[in-house]
Amino acid sequence: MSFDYDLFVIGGGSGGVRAARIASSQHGARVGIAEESRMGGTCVIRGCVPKKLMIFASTAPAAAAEARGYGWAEATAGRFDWPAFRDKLHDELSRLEGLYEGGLTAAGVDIHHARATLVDHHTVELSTGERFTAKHILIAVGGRPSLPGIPGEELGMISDDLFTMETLPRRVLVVGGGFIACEFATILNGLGSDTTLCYRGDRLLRGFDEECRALVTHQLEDIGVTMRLNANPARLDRDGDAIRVTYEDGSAETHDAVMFATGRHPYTAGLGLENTGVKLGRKGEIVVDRWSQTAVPSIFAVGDVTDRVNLTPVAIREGHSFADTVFGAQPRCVDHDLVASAVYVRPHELGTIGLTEEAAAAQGPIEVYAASFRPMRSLFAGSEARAMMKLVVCADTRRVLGCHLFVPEAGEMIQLVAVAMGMGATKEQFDAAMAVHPTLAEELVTMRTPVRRAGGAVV
Ligand SMILES: Cc1cc2nc3c(=O)[nH]c(=O)nc-3n(C[C@H](O)[C@H](O)[C@H](O)COP(=O)(O)OP(=O)(O)OC[C@H]3O[C@@H](n4cnc5c(N)ncnc54)[C@H](O)[C@@H]3O)c2cc1C
Ligand SMILES: NC(=O)c1ccc[n+]([C@@H]2O[C@H](COP(=O)([O-])OP(=O)(O)OC[C@H]3O[C@@H](n4cnc5c(N)ncnc54)[C@H](O)[C@@H]3O)[C@@H](O)[C@H]2O)c1
Repeated sequence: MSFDYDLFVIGGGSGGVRAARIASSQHGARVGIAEESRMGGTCVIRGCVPKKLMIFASTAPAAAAEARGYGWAEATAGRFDWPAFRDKLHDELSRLEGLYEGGLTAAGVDIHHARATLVDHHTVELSTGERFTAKHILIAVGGRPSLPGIPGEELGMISDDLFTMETLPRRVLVVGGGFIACEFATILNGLGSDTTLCYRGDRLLRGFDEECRALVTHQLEDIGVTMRLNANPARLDRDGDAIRVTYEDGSAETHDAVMFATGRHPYTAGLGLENTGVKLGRKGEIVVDRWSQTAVPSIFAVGDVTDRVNLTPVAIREGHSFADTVFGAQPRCVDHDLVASAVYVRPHELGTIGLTEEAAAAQGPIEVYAASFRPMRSLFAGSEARAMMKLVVCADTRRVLGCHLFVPEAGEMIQLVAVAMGMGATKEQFDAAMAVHPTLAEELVTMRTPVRRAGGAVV
């Protein structure tokens, strides 16, 4: 049977673009890609990139405060011009979008600006009415924000909306306690909005190392975010130009804007999957094997739509591995076990890789090496903010099982720890590295005595 394409990719985000480019340019496949919105997907247009630029923008007042602590008596961040920043941000996103489109075109990929749905195991239909057949189809449609399902929730914003606001809200409520809630509360606070974060649990960032969760929760409070823990909105109502938020406990408050950061779900609705034998999991995610292959041999899926590890570099690696495996005769599958990530909060970031102390202790005997201190730089400037570095070590094999950093630029630091841990480094190999002095990172190779032992027989 002959097909229009060797590969048709649905979704021009992190995973889809990489797979299309590699399959075409490196393995000679005839590739088409459909994108219903803007090329680059969540990361480039509505996620990592604009978020990180807004994090940078939001650090100016803290940088000015630090400068005052170093003798720059008049230092001030001045007035923040949101429309000017926002317009510049969107120029940059358009530039990146153009680079993504250009990269695909240069790789020989046919770009279709349309929504695609599945007709059968080898056929897609575009919103333009065109149909294409392909030997293989890759679903890389990503995820969408989930709303809590409360009355009046349509009055609230999602993370996409933050990048296009007309004006900055004077008072804003962020709902949720995950990556997005923490990062956007940091941003809004830094840009000058009176920010409240409400979370239904008692500590933010469920699933992270418990000590780090406590530190992030306190830190957000310390930078001036009003924290409402064990609180959940029950309804939103319009109150003039503002929004009245009524909580489940009956209390109420008024904000100019409410942002929901209550998780994301795989974007599988309306994709025509019922026309195929592709299986979905409990959250609507596409079920794939370790080769990213669905229950239908000709259909593969990568990225957030598979709800494995929902991060850009993971989606990219999955897309690349798929292309190498199916079109390059170089079978590769992605190891999801040791993935580093960072939460971009202020003044310290959280960088993490491997097992939390709690998870490691549940598996066997461990030693915990940790240092908690006030970093020289911020301490001198008059800040009381504490940093923390933790290595979780297997007592038997001596391998470092987890590393959790709550320090400035932790995202940069955890990347390098990921190299060592990926090579199976032991605590003694960390110790053998000569320290770079004076740095924060030197703590990673100078923690000599465990602060506690846990797991196994000790517990
Ligand atoms: C606010 C925010 C901040 C984030 N920050 C980070 C971060 O700092 N670091 C990090 O690693 N990750 C971050 N992420 C997560 C990261 O963005 C995602 O993991 C990543 O983008 C997933 O890539 P993907 O290819 O699976 O999907 P996406 O990038 O979502 O791409 C899917 C694409 O498919 C298109 N599409 C969907 N359905 C169809 C269809 N039927 N036809 C045609 N096109 C379709 C969509 O328009 C979209 O462009 C963040 C996410 C958000 C929301
Ligand atoms: N720095 C980064 O790498 C980064 C940044 C942003 C997003 N991401 C990725 O995007 C994913 C999505 O982020 P997220 O923050 O939306 O999701 P999340 O799963 O991290 O957090 C969702 C939060 O919403 C809360 N919640 C869920 N349903 C609720 C309800 N009905 N009422 C009240 N609260 C509710 C949860 O308790 C949780 O705290 C992350 O898991 C991550 O993979 C990564």
